[in-house]
Amino acid sequence: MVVVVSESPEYKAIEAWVAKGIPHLRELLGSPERNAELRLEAEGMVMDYARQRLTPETMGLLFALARATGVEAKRDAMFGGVKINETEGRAVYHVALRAAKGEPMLADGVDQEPLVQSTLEKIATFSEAVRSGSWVGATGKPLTSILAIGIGGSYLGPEFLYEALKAYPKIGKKLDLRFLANVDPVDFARQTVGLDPETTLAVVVSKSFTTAETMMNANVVKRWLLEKVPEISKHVVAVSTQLDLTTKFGISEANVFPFGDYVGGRFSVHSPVGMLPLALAYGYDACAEFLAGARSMDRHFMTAPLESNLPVVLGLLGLYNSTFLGYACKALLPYSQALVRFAAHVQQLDCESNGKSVAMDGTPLPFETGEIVFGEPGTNGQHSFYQLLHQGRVVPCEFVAFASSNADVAGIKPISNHDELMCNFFAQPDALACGQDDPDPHKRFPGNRPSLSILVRDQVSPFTMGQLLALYEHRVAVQGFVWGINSFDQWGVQLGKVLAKQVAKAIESKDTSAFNSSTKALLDTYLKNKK
Ligand SMILES: O=P(O)(O)OC[C@H]1O[C@H](O)[C@H](O)[C@@H](O)[C@@H]1O
Repeated sequence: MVVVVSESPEYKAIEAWVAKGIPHLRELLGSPERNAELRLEAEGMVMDYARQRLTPETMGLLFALARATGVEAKRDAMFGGVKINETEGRAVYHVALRAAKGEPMLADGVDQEPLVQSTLEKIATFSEAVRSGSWVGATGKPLTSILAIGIGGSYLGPEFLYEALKAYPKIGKKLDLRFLANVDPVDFARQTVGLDPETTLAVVVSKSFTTAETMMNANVVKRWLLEKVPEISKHVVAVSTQLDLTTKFGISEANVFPFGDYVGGRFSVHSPVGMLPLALAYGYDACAEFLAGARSMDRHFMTAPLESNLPVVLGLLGLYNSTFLGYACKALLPYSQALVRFAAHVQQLDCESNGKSVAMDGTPLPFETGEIVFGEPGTNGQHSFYQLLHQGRVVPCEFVAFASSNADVAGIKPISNHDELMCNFFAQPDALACGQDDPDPHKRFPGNRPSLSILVRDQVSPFTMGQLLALYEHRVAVQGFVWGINSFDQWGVQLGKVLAKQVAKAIESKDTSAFNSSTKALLDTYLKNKK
């Protein structure tokens, strides 16, 4: 198998195809046969990629590249619990979190299913006790507010889910859930506004239980609680893989929700990291549905042929745009306010996974990997950065929408509010692709701007969210498999953390002499001015 994918004949064949020149999208879209071939229906969703700058022939070349780089074998190894995260010597086994009850999930020869299921049962029981009021705080009051403390993968996925399901009509009682992520003391001040320690449950979410921001915030919250309650055992629980550290913090094992260290932070939303806050806020049924949605997408990813495999096609399209067409960015544009934190979650998932520059064996890569991800729900984004998308830089766009709304409003116009939203979902991709000529160059739309559209037949629900997040997780993996990188480590976040510790020592000692003159001048200004 090739080490550096760009040396393979399959890669060179795609380069050669691109070099021949690609017709304008306006022209490509003129072929109904081509358009029909570039539409995929599976898992209750339609993915239309007719507005990508390619033809079915190009797709054939991309599938050949996927096969040559062993995508199927690598996927099977991931699902088999093999240690494919070679630089950290770990399995990549978040799929075990949503496997069916009773299905053996072996990693390192050990079945992970019992731990996954017993933790889910623990979440169900505990969340029900809190929600029903039978679990009371140290002063005898039921706990009505949840403060989830965590950052990165221990924050973005759970927050995405909480926001996504806020208007889901099938959820009865909703508890107040807040997220404290930033070490900025202003975040603590903002998140605790109106909270009463006597009725607050803090959930400390940290896989490693060493993350500086989370530990600092957990200690600040502990102190804040103890100002009003005599002891914290009923007010602080943890989600972590590090039982020794949670015990050291003062949380008994009974109040810890564990998971295996084969679950990477950015892939942990289906673990207790996401499930405990979700169950507390909305009830355990939402978790069960969410996991079933992910399981359904997992099965599709495992069994569908590459040509009709949603994560594979989505991954290959992103890779084509970035590696072969040279587009550095991608915009995620959900036409759904519920998905307000979708781009933020996928940004971490994607950028932390695939922002690498060496192959699995350390060989430097002669091409860029990863895509710069940003986005905003439509139609809000249209009034913000779409000017650039239409007439400025070319950014491949991914539009996501739902056939039904959680809360439609009818009767204001002949069409409903959801219809009005959807008009934009259908119009924008054609405006980008086809453009429009005009004698005034300022009013000219060049078009030829690629996008794809995902239309979910259903509405935003725990199930469809489970599918969607699993789709994007697998898409990231597929891209990494083809690029030949390790999508599952994140060494790039270490250096900044080490330097910050050196700065902390300088602030404590007020000695800034060890830094270069630029940093020293800034630090001295800080020390002189801070109040
Ligand atoms: O869950 P934790 O161990 O606290 O980690 C929280 C986050 O910290 C690190 O900076 C990693 O880059 C993230 O991938 C991780 O999700």
